[in-house]
Amino acid sequence: MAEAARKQRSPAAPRPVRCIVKLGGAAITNKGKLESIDEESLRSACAQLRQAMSESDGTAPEKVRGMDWSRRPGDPADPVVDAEGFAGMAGLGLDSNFVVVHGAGSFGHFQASRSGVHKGGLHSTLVKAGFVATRISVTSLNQEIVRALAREGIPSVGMSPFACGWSTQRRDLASANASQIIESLHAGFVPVLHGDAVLDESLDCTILSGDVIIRHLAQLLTPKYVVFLTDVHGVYDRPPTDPNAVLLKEIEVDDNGGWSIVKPALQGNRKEVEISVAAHDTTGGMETKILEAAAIARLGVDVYITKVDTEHSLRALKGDVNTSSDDWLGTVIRAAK
Ligand SMILES: Nc1ncnc2c1ncn2[C@@H]1O[C@H](COP(=O)(O)OP(=O)(O)OP(=O)(O)O)[C@@H](O)[C@H]1O
Ligand SMILES: C=C(C)CCOP(=O)(O)O
Repeated sequence: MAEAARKQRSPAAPRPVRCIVKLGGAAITNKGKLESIDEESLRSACAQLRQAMSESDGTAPEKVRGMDWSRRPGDPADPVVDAEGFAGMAGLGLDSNFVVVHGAGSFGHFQASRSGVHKGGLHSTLVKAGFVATRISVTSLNQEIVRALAREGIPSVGMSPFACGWSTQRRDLASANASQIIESLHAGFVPVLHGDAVLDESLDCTILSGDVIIRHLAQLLTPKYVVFLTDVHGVYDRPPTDPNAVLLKEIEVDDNGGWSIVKPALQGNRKEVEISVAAHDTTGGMETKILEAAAIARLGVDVYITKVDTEHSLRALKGDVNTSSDDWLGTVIRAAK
């Protein structure tokens, strides 16, 4: 009985989580090509995550011991399992107290928008089929991301919000027991969650964005910092496809959730940000990200939004961002002092 009750609630986190990171769908997939992973960006993000977690001082080269021991289609031989290498290690040499959440990019959004899963209505067979198709797509991406992290020697475990029983009320999380995430962290694993199709108390079903998951986990786990990796350097005053777009380097959020641009000072003290969202995007794109990032910053947790596979993404993952220096390219969103 006591055990059952313990499992129902979300237990307190055993040690502070260092970082919650979003691997944006725009960053790790090829946006214009259905179900296509940007292998180079994904490999770089995983290698940088390993570097950020590493406990070594960087003077000696580290031997990465891969944890993906499955045979891939086309592999000529059985996978190499470095059992002796692992047995001889005192520990992994990683401060793996990170949570990874990824978006969908060219996985999932297409299936969801074609069938209208984000708008609900499971009585429709099209929506029901779309729900299934969306989950097949995002869970297959999740497995590829878990594999890529495991190849870097990161002890990653995939966790799907739907399968964990998470549900929403008009797209915002209504029920989200995090006990499995917390216990996995406690056991030394890196949970890897993803935006998902879920049941919704008002709409029947909807799409839960990775950005919303990050806000919920930040409220629960109070990490030292949160990083969003995407395909642009950060938040701009207008869509970055506009050649006159200006990168907003620092945004401050007040106690009421209002926000102001601290750096750079825009002409005429402009405050508004113009955003464009791709037609097939079912979760609000950069607009959702800014809203969720502002909610996280209100908790006193700094948020860094930056471009994947750059020196800036590595610094963000290490938490090495100083708003007073100009050599870091990205957007910092933080609580007003
Ligand atoms: N004002 C803006 N500033 C920055 N990016 C913007 C702005 N307006 C539109 N965008 C677009 O937002 C996109 C990034 O948001 P998006 O939600 O697609 O990122 P993601 O989290 O990486 O992907 P996903 O939602 O699939 O996980 C960029 O490709 C950019 O072109
Ligand atoms: C199933 C889908 C489409 C998940 C969307 O998650 P996001 O890309 O983080 O907004």
